[in-house]
Amino acid sequence: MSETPHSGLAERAAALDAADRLAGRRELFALDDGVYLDGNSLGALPVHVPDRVRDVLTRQWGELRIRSWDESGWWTAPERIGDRIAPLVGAAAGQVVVGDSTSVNVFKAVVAAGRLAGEGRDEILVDATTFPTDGYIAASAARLTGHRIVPVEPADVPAALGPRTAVVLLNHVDYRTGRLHDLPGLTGAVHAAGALVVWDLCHSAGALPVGLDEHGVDLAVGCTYKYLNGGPGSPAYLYVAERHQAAFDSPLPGWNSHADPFGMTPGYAPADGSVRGRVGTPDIVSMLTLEAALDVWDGVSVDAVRAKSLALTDFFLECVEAYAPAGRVTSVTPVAHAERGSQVALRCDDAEPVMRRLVERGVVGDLRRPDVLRFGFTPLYVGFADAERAARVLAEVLVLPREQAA
Ligand SMILES: Cc1ncc(COP(=O)(O)O)c(C=O)c1O
Ligand SMILES: Nc1ccccc1C(=O)C[C@H](N)C(=O)O
Repeated sequence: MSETPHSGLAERAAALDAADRLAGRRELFALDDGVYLDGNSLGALPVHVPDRVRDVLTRQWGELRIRSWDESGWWTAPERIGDRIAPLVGAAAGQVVVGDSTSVNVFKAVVAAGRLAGEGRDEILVDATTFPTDGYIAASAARLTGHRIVPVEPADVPAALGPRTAVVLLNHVDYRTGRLHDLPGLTGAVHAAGALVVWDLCHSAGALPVGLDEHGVDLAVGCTYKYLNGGPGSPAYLYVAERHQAAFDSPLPGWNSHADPFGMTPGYAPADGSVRGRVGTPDIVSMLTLEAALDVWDGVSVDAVRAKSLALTDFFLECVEAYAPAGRVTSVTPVAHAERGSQVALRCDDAEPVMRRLVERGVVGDLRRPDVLRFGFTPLYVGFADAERAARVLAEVLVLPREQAA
């Protein structure tokens, strides 16, 4: 590693870390001495989780066996853990249920929103920059329901709305650029047109305030393995605003969503509340892993997380500007705080070999082909010295002779 450039940035990083009231959270996570900037893809493991999962396996399953559905709270885990996530996304209790993947929840939400919108509205507007799964699922849902898909850039949604719009499916934060979309404004515009909005919160929950109730969002989905640290493939969640729950008509009305699942009657009668969003038997081991992981949020304010996230991404951009050779990378992440999520995306011609070399040097971000270097900032365990070091190592890599992509 080369010497620290004499810019004073390393000293500033140390001072910022010393003043950071979230800094103590880092020791709750299993991390090494590298810099982990990929928590926007897979959050780090909280160190207390393995013992809790061992208890789920050895005592709850191994000893209590079937009794655990009641005695260990297995059966009610989806709605109980939903209520743990709810405050992180600005929802009152009883509106969030955990289960299935984000993709499956997109399906439930889009079809149910189309049914709530009623007859005569036959268009589903889909974020043209969406994470692909949302677009694929919405297209298939539309084939089943007879809606027409209209791809639209989030900023162009107000102009594209009309009397035919049934549903608008949007990403809160763009997975590639880190752009934060205007959830209050777009939700208001969709409602003014008489339609419903479904927000995908994968890249915002646990990184910034979402305010689902405050802004009158209809439905939302999100994963739990990024900023919520639930572990690989941990179950996703579905938010259905209380005012829609009585009419929420799930396209996947499995027995777990029945008002009396153990009545095992041939006729379907939906349960009330968030339980209506359940489908089949929950994946208990993953779900209880997530439940344990959520303990790291106890006593944390999402506003404090947001303030640190913005300070970190500002500081990283400043370090990149100071250290990186001019013109080698260009940020595609908005400068304005109101338009920025919790990641920095840098466009770079030879992004693939650059990211490979960064990872070899202990700075883990990821690559979104063909030319985006993505760095996720998870305020619970990433600090300012990490940001400075990542930018410094990036600059070192960028001055090496270019290597062809593999
Ligand atoms: C915005 C967004 N939606 C959906 C997904 C994925 O959905 P699933 O949990 O079904 O894999 C991701 C990332 O994996 C994502 O970033
Ligand atoms: N679920 C995954 C499984 C394997 C590898 C990556 C993911 C991601 O989550 C990617 C992420 N959604 C992204 O924004 O790129």
